[in-house]
Order: sequence, then C-alpha cells, then structure tokens
Amino acid sequence: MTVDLTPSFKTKSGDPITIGAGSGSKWGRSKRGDPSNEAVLNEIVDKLTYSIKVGYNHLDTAEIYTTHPEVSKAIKKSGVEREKLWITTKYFIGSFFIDKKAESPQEFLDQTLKELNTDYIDLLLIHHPFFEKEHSKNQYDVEKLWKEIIEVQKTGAVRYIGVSNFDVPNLKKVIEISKSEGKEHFPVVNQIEYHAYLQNQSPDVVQFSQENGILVESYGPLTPLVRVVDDETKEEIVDHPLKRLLPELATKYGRTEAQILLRYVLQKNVLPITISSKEERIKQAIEIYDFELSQADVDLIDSEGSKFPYRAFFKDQF
Ligand SMILES: NC(=O)C1=CN([C@@H]2O[C@H](COP(=O)(O)OP(=O)(O)OC[C@H]3O[C@@H](n4cnc5c(N)ncnc54)[C@H](OP(=O)(O)O)[C@@H]3O)[C@@H](O)[C@H]2O)C=CC1
Ligand SMILES: O=C1Nc2ccccc2C1=O
Repeated sequence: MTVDLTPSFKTKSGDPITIGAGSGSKWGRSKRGDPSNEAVLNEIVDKLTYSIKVGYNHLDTAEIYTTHPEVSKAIKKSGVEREKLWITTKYFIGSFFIDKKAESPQEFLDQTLKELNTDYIDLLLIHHPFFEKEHSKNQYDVEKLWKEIIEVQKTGAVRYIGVSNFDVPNLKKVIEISKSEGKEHFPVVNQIEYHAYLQNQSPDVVQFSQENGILVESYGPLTPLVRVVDDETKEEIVDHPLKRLLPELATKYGRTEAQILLRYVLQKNVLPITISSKEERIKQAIEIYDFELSQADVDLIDSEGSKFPYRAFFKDQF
C-alpha cells in the first residue's frame, strides 16, 4: 500500500514531501543554552545534512528554535537544490522561549528569508494559539494574526500557510477568514502532538482537520517510546500498554519500535515530524515507506493506546 497523504504537498520541483526532519526540541534547547558553541551548531548542521542525504526532503524549523541558519547551511552542504526541498517554519507570539525579534509576520518573513538564505518558504505556520492581545506589541489575536499571515502569503514568498496546536474553535476562526480570501489562502496544515497515547490533542481536532482538507502533522510521534514520565516525579513510567505491545510488533514486522510508531502515524493519514541525534535512527525513520501494518494491528495500537492517555507538550494549555 502506498500512503499518499500529500498529493498536493509537493516541493517546487514537484516531488511529494516525505516525513519531516525536525530541528526543534533538543536542538533548539541546546542552542539556546549555548548559542555560540560551534560544536553544537555543527552537529545540527551535520545531522540535517545527513537527513537530506538519506532521503528526507522536508525540514521543520521555527523562529523559537533559532535553527534557520543551520537549516540553510545543511541545504548548502547537501548539494540538493532548494526547489527539491520543503521548508516549514513557524511564527511565535509570546516570549516564553526566546526574546522575540519579529514584531509581525512580515518582519518574521524578512528575517527568515535572510537566515535561510532563500527567496521563499514552503509553509508558514502560526506556532500556537495560546496568546492574548497584550502578549504582542501589535495586539494580535488569532484573527488579526491570520489576516497578516495571508497578506504575507500574497507577497509570493510563502507558498502555503497553516497552523500548529490549533483546536476546532480556533481552526474555525481562521477558516472563516480564509473563505473571503479565496482557496489558495486556506490553512493547509495543522501540526499537533499526535501519537497512540494522544489520538486527539483536543476534542475532534484530527477528524475536523482532515474533513476540511487540512493535513495533520504529528510532532512527538515517538512519545510512547521515549518520553512517558510521571508529571509529578518526572520519573519514567516503566509499565504502559505499548511498552508491552511494541516489542511484539517490532519482531512481527522485523522493524524497530520507532519504525512501528512512525508507520502507525502515517497509516492514520498523519504526517510525522521526527528527530534524532543518531544517524542510524535518522535513516531508519525514513525507511517506513516499504512496509505496511495490518489494519488489525493499527486498530490494536489505537485501542491499546487509548487505554493510556498521555500528553507530553503544552500540558498547561489543554
Ligand atoms: N509545533 C510544535 O509545537 C512542535 C513541533 N515540534 C517539531 O517536531 C520535531 C520532532 O519533535 P519530537 O517530539 O522531539 O520528536 P520525536 O517524537 O520523534 O522524538 C525525538 C526523540 O526521540 C529519540 N529517538 C529518535 N529515534 C529513536 C529511536 N529509534 N529509538 C529511541 N529513541 C529515539 C530522540 O533521541 P536521540 O537523539 O537520542 O535519538 C529524540 O530525543 C521537533 O524537532 C520540531 O521540529 C516538536 C514539538 C512541538
Ligand atoms: O520543538 C519544539 N519543542 C517544544 C516544546 C514546547 C513547546 C513547543 C515546542 C516546539 O516547537
């Protein structure tokens, strides 16, 4: 079975996009902790370059990761033409990660094009909707921000626009605005935390997004394998349903547990964004297009996963 999630998601040169190579999470964190550490910067560039080399054509970055320069260097180092790659970045309101530089989407775009050394980005997302008017100099609410995102898209330097961490009421707000702007200005992606332990980041969000032609992207797809911790003690929870099931499925399909989780997400018509600091894992993660989980096993992961609801990101916002 070919999972073709992305018929309309093609790089400028016409290639369908693959799963995404992340550049946030610990890359962003380590860079923030030590922004001038050349070893850290070079490691990010090397791992992104390696990702491109083994077949990822989709790079995920964001203002708050501060990894635009590394993405740019990796593209150059890979020797792959810009048009054969898809770059997603995200605009952030608030300042709980970095001191914000860009006061508006237009300022963000100008800055991003320079940092990425490109004349366009493929996808611009609003990083999250958890902001109040007083969090920005320009007093943004979701509607005002979306209107400016559309204006920025009209400059021609942004191919597609979308959102991240949006629930159904917020999606409805932006869709309503897009209706009066034309089809090319609709949100095309909602990037959310998605895995077997969080099959809906907020009520009905996956079904609503998909029914409205919005591709759901999954961040945290490996959560059941890598970050199931007790909220209070922060200690790893050692016994949970997939901890038992994943090794069985990995043996059955002759794949790693991570590959089972990524393939599961793909078969739910959701596009994973993943990251690793280890080349072997980066390569394995893209090698999920040549096998298929049976529908019974997808259903089993669904049902075992729903016995253990678990949220790893934005715990206070939902
Ligand atoms: N829009 C948003 O709000 C958010 C977006 N994101 C985006 O999504 C990307 C991916 O995020 P993240 O949630 O961290 O991704 P994943 O769920 O893929 O988790 C990545 C972690 O899993 C580990 N890992 C990777 N492969 C394996 C493996 N085969 N076996 C065991 N452990 C493995 C990695 O550690 P190791 O390096 O040791 O392999 C890494 O710490 C981010 O980089 C960012 O681009 C992320 C969070 C929020
Ligand atoms: O990559 C990311 N890691 C995060 C952790 C918390 C909130 C947002 C993010 C990202 O976008």
